[in-house]
Amino acid sequence: MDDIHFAVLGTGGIGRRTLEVSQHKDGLTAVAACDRNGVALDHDGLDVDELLAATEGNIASGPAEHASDSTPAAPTDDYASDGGAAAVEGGGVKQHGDQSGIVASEQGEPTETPIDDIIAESDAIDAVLLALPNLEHDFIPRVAERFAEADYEGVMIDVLKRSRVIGMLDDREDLLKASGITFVCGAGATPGFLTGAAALAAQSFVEVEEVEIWWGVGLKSGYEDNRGTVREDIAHLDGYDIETAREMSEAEIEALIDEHDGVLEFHDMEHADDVLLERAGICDAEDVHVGGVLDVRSDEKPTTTTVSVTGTTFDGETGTNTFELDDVTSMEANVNGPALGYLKAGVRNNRAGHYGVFGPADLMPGF
Ligand SMILES: NC(=O)c1ccc[n+]([C@@H]2O[C@H](COP(=O)([O-])OP(=O)(O)OC[C@H]3O[C@@H](n4cnc5c(N)ncnc54)[C@H](O)[C@@H]3O)[C@@H](O)[C@H]2O)c1
Repeated sequence: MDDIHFAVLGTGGIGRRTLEVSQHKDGLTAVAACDRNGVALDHDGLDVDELLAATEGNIASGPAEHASDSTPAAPTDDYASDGGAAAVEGGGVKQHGDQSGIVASEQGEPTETPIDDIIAESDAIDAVLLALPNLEHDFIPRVAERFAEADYEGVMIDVLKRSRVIGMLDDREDLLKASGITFVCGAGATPGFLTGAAALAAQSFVEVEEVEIWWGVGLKSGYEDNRGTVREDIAHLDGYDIETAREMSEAEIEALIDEHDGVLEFHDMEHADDVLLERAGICDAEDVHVGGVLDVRSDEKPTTTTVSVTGTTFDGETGTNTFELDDVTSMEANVNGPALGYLKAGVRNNRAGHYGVFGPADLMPGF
């Protein structure tokens, strides 16, 4: 495949690693990146090492003051899209030095319209990876809409987690198709990698009864860089929801983590693996169960990540195919390797004229 020029929207815990992992993949050139305060653009290719060094421990992770006031206004607004301590100035996660995020890089320019700045250059961008927060669920669909309204022709891919967002993207499918966008949704680890694994594991069966996804993540050394993800996961705990998780202060999150001795266990999570497997015709969404264990005080996974698909074969046997990740593979490896792999699959489809919304299971053998 020809060289793919791609952009990363959001250079937090995930987006930074996307840039890093892309250097180990063939044919990928990062030409644009942004966070909430800045943008870096170079169509000949960004200096990824410099950008990573400048943003190490220095992510512009906090939202503009009062995220809850960030009413989705005009679709062109880059409104704050997650929760946590108000933190553009000085409160960014693990911020050292005067400037947080991309503007700390010599390639970064401050801007109030980072996403629009990238849209303005999108004619020369083959693929856009959205590593943006997702606590305001329509944020990513609305960003997709903005690219479509600017007649972007290319690939967009997100690593979002929540089931309900897939429908919001489907609602915009006509607009995306008309523009020539191939949108790959839910293409991180779960959903994403593990959804694809489930689709593959299902191929032995003619009828799938159940898909069980059970993940383990150890985040000690990556905790500071992944607070957005941890906050989003907290919304799945009993007694919490998206609103309460978004409003929590960093101190409240720390207290909650202390109460659980650093280990949070989740059951029946709203992860889009369910709708993505259903829309690929593999099983009913209600037969997909996602849970897992997150340990923010150890890098070792608290449990092994598995995907188990139970079904019946054409000749009447009932069995369970299980896909297992090695405990040494980190969350960042399992989100970004697959995300970039799906990005490449998206580009192949886009160049073949296949536009619209695709899930990870749609890019696997059919069922
Ligand atoms: N599917 C999976 O397996 C999986 C795993 C982990 C994380 N995720 C998802 O990845 C996403 C990113 O997580 P993270 O931990 O990197 O979050 P983060 O908070 O560390 O980073 C978010 C980045 O987005 C930027 N940003 C926020 N609002 C913006 C705006 N309006 N305009 C431009 N940039 C903006 C921030 O400055 C920051 O750089 C989340 O949606 C999370 O759910 C998915």
